[in-house]
Amino acid sequence: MATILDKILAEKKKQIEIMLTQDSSILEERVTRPSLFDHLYKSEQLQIISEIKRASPSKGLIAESVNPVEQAISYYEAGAACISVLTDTPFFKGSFEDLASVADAVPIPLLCKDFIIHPVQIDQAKHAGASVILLIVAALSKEELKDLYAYAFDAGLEVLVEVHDANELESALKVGAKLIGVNNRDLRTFDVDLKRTEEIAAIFPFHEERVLISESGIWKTEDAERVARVGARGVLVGESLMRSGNVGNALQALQVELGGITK
Ligand SMILES: O=P(O)(O)OC[C@@H](O)[C@@H](O)c1c[nH]c2ccccc12
Repeated sequence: MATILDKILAEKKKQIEIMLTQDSSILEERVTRPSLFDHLYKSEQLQIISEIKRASPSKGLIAESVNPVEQAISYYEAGAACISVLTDTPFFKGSFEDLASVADAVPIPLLCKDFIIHPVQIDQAKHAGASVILLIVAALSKEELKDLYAYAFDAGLEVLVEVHDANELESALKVGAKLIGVNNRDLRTFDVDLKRTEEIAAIFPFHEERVLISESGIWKTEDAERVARVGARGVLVGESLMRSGNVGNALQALQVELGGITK
């Protein structure tokens, strides 16, 4: 049976056909953003990548009519290390317009959160002002991962490589990924378990210059402490911040001290 990831990727292929007919070659001069890797690598507190997420296949509508610029400014003012903007429309109700408007509003690292399977999407992410892109190992062949990683690197972008298990971690390490995210949510079953971060942390090469980020299902201080304890330097948080009445308090509750063996 087709999983949600299969469905998303099938839809992506159709959109790429359209993207390829559009001209994104004229790049506007964008501000240079600080490096997400450097920021995470040198910080002593758990850093938050705060996501703008209107909806998702697992949760349905979360905050459909959110003003992405206002939300991004609240995240920035509350001390977020990076803003993640979902740009997938059919399943997450985001857009490249959301990304571009956030890019104009905040000076911190900006992650284009999408299912990237073709270089034209990387061009578009850069064009809209992103400084970081996501590559999901489960969505790509080894060859595609290598090529897209190199393409983004050459375009001057940072790459967050998302993994679910030991094999995928190996693929991420092989392409030279320095920012590695463990998705606590299984994209096939939607099952969320922070144990995934612990499992990957147990085999993560912390002594090399790499950063571990725990993604999804982070709601409270104890969650942040749990992943920080095993060596995560950052968390990627969407729904709990989108639903929070007070972004400042919600972010502060997650900014815990780092506890793990991180170097
Ligand atoms: O809303 P949450 O549970 O805090 O999750 C945020 C983020 O990790 C999640 O949106 C995500 C992680 N990897 C992805 C890949 C594609 C789409 C979405 C995602």
